[in-house]
Amino acid sequence: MSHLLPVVVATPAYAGLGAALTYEHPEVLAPGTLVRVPLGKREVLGVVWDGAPLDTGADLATRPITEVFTPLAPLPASWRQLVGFAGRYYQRSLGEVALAALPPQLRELNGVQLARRLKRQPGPATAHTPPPVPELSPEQTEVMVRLHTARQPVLLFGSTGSGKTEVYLRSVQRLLDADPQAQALIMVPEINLTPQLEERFGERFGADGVVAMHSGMTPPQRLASWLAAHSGAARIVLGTRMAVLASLPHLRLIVVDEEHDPSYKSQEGARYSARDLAVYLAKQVNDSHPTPDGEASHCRVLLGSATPSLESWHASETGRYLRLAMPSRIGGGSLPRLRLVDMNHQPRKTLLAQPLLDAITERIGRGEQSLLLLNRRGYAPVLACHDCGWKSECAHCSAHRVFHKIDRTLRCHHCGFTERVPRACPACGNLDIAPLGRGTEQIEEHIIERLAGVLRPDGQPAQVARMDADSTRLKGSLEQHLARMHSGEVDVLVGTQMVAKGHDFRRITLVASVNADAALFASDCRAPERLFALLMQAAGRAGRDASLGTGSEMWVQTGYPQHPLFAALRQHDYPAFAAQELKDREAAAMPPFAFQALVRAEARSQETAQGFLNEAAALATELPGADQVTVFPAVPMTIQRVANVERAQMLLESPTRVALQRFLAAWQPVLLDTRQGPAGKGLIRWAIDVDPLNL
Ligand SMILES: Nc1ncnc2c1ncn2[C@@H]1O[C@H](COP(=O)(O)OP(=O)(O)OP(=O)(O)O)[C@@H](O)[C@H]1O
Ligand SMILES: [Zn+2]
Repeated sequence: MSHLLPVVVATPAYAGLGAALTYEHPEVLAPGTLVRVPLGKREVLGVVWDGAPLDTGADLATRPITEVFTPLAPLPASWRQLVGFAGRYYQRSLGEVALAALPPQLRELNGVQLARRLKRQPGPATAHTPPPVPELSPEQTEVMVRLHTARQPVLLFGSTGSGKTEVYLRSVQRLLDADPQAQALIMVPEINLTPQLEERFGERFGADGVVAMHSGMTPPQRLASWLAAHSGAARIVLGTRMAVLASLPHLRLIVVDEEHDPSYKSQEGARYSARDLAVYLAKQVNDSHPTPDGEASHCRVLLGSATPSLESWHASETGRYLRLAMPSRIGGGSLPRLRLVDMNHQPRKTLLAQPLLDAITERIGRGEQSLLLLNRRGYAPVLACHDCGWKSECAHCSAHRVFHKIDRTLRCHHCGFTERVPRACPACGNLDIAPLGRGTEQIEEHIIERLAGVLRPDGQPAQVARMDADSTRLKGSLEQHLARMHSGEVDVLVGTQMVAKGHDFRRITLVASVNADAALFASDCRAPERLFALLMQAAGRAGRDASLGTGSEMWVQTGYPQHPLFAALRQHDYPAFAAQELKDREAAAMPPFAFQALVRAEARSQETAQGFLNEAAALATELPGADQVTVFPAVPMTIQRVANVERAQMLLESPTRVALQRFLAAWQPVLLDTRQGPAGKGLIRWAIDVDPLNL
């Protein structure tokens, strides 16, 4: 007797196949069981799914499941629900999302190889003596009490340095004590924050039960972490956004640290928001284990930030989330004082104003550190000829190539196209070609020059370091930079936003934003929110040691010192800033008061890309939900051409999420048809982005 079973396999993004394929097997297998099945001429990894198998029709013989991964427990129901939801909500195929959520190496192993891997899993935990834990501050104590009884998602609105991480640690502690199986998932926005977090959690709970999950790990490491989480051996999973898709059968706590960070939104494949999925996942876990009295088995979700996203802030205003605030810094340190430098009153082409240089010099003399922030790597964003107006455009993108002085190259940050810097202007032969604008390399060079002769308290010359995607590319170099910073070897650190987030640098007392004016007037409605968050975060790196904190300062060089954003920044007043932004958003019917999706198309010509979108839109006017969805005409993307591919996008907006979802689901087959028809000729690819962050 053989049974028909639905099995999900990797399918192309918009394959239009039914959710699952049908296979047969002598026994019934539980949903979530991992199997290998034949597909065409290949054999692939699949997951037995819920529900009845599709009727394959009499003429299509079903094929048997080749192998069942018996040593592995089935993937939990909450995982299957999460993956199913992510596929539907973000308009991707179930097979794509489900298989992408599994560690890549799992796809290559057969049952025997997998069994061998499982044997390699670490044995029982070694004894761990936890270090003495600090006594909680009154605000932390209050938060712990209220967390305990919260039933809805919690927004932990805690100033930089208020001890949010300690709250995460205590919440995990409480959970592990209360429930011998429970697992916690802690997410951070960037890979470079995971080492610090691993260290703090490892120190507190012992390294045995803690695993990391992020894209910087090797395939065997990823598989090992995944297996540890799936088997329940790992009690704590730390990771970036991908970790939300891990299989955690006993998940009872999810922390999303720096929840406002755009890195939680995936920009490829299924463009999911790990923060939003975290909230959904906790709800699934709770719905599938209804426990009237069950304190222990309730799954909590904790979103932490000093500058929450406007979406989460709004949810905490309406009561959907519970907001818990920790306004004070640990140790009573104060937040840095804002010093605005009006660049209109500085000599032309000033890189760093004299008063700022003086303040940095003073700090070096006292053995304190400074941080200079500029969100642009390289030496200068453009190289230009003053005679003929030539600029270092990329031959393949509608963007300039960035001048990197260190290796004398012009590099396109979009397609990677790199060439040696020409000796003379390629257009007119003029020898006088010069950099326009500034990047981190230039600031580093400039500050080294200006600090010549400045000495540290130990009599040594001042040390400058630079930390950005270029200087941390080599394996281990990031850790090296961080270690030099923590040990006090470095006096001035120049960096991009990667240095502004999350790090607990103890001796920084000055942070300066060199030039962020572009963000004040960007067309993207989220630009002010991001700038405010970045500056608050950056300011949060200063004065973290209360004994040094009183003199800590946040400097901002700007041509627009009157801008209201700075008034709120001066007061460290996120609520006032958020209130104003939300008012503007409401007036303009923007998220979170409206719901958006983008459809992007890429082709060799802009005409083709836009033509495809406009054609598909023309066919959509009668679709369900269409009366509540505004479809805007296709437009070129801000960076219109990348690697010789033209890019266009179309914005959809609706006052309700439901209508937008209904419309998108109905529109997907139309887009697929259009792709096959004449309007799809020459189209390279298209994709839907639900709740897009970059318009
Ligand atoms: N109750 C406490 N007693 C003593 N020290 C504490 C306490 N809570 C936290 N700390 C210390 O205070 C510092 C700041 O805490 P933490 O890093 O958790 O802040 P945070 O809110 O996560 O900051 P940020 O948002 O800037 O990353 C850390 O060095 C931490 O060890
Ligand atoms: Zn390019």
